[in-house]
Amino acid sequence: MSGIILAQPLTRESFAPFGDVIDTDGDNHFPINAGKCERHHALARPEVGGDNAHVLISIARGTPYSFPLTLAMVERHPLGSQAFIPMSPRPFVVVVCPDGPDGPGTPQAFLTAPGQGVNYRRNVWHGVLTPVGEEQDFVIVDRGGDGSNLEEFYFSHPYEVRLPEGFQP
Ligand SMILES: NC(=O)N[C@@H](O)C(=O)O
Ligand code: NI
Repeated sequence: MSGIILAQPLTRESFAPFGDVIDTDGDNHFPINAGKCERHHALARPEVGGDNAHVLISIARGTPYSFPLTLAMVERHPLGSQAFIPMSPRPFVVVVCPDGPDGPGTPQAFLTAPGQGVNYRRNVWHGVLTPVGEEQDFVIVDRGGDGSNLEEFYFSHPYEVRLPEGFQP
């Protein structure tokens, strides 16, 4: 094992180098529809590049992972961003890595608050969608178009990702 990674609470500040947190705690919100609705505006900006690039909206039905999690691989999407927005108010685990000279650097793991989503900025190393405890549906907003939009990196020694002490999935 390359080491133990303890999942930390997800915050805008801690996640800022990797992308955006999608929740209703941001400052940029205002009433619409004659006050019947509050718009939490521009939480993230989807990025798409390459030939015939366009934004896609999909739904992923994710199967939960067991913890401690063996993190053997991270991936990135060189042609576009990728957002995961949970359709039920349950936390999930987000893993990201800074880029390094020979591939991804040391992973960082976050446990979202119930209902929080994330947007991985274009070309940011991340673990695959990782639900916790039970099956969960997510809206995915990412890039469609020509070319390969997936790069995977396998660690020579997997990491072990642990949930916070006392967290009940
Ligand atoms: N491929 C896909 O839609 N999902 C992955 O990119 C992922 O980050 O889980
Ligand atoms: Ni991805």
